[in-house]
Amino acid sequence: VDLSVSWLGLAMANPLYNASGVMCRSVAELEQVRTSAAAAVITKSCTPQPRTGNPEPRYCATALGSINSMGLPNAGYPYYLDYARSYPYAAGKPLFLSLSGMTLQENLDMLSDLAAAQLPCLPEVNLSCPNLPGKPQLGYDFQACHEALTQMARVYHGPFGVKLPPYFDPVHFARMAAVLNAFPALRFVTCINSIGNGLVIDVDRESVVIKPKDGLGGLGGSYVLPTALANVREFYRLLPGKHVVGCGGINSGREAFMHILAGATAVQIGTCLYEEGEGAFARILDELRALMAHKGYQRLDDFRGKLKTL
Ligand SMILES: C=Cc1c(C(=O)O)[nH]c(=O)[nH]c1=O
Repeated sequence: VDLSVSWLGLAMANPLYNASGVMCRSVAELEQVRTSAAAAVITKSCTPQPRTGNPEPRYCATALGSINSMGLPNAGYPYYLDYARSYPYAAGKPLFLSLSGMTLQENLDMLSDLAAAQLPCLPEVNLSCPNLPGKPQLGYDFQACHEALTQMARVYHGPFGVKLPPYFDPVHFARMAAVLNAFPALRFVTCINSIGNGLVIDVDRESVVIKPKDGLGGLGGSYVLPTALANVREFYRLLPGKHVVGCGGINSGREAFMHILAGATAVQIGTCLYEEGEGAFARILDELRALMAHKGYQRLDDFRGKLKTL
């Protein structure tokens, strides 16, 4: 069984890497991912300046997934650019840089600086952080997205991608696809970011479980799997020539298989990685390999995007 993926001029030994935000804020964490069975690495979404983020508790896991309102804590763009400068690209694991400026100008500043650095890493621009009080998710404002992408494409001419929020309406899928298809340099979309502003309640304490936003936070894990799969499949259909990276609810080889069947080129692990640690990558790969062998698939292309309808 061959789990390899080749896309964007990159060669990955397998389709798995971390979701931005998990095990990727410090160099120590990034190195944990890079030296694991993961085939790529992505950094925590960054802003030009370091941020401490929201007050704790700001993450909580349940039997069904997770809720978080981290508030974009990160070491600042220069820190991750520095990591990207010394990253061992020759070892064959691509590096993605997640950018999440608080304003369009911040994204433009980081992108133009990254362009000037001429590094092999690829930007994933976050259009979907749900946890910045007072800031709506850019990904839900189609006009603003078009304007932002127009300006980003002016300052950054290389291949790039965007991290999308989940959409829940066919008209929204179509509207966002129309925006994204206007940008040839936009080579991939990562679906999905957490489902924004859920509320987890602890019955014993009769309380919310995270402090920010009176308990509202982005949902991840099993809670979001069907929504993640829908977004992967819809954008796989609607964005010809672009890649979809699947993210959301992958706990085993089965969910990784589902995401690839729905059309994902590669898949990111978030909540499961946070809860289990980097051993999750090898476990999920073993499970995916066994599932493929059982089904008689030699490589990912044998089933990628071949979800049957009734
Ligand atoms: C970049 C901020 C994000 C955060 C955060 O730092 O609160 N949490 C998410 O689930 N998704 C995000 O995109």
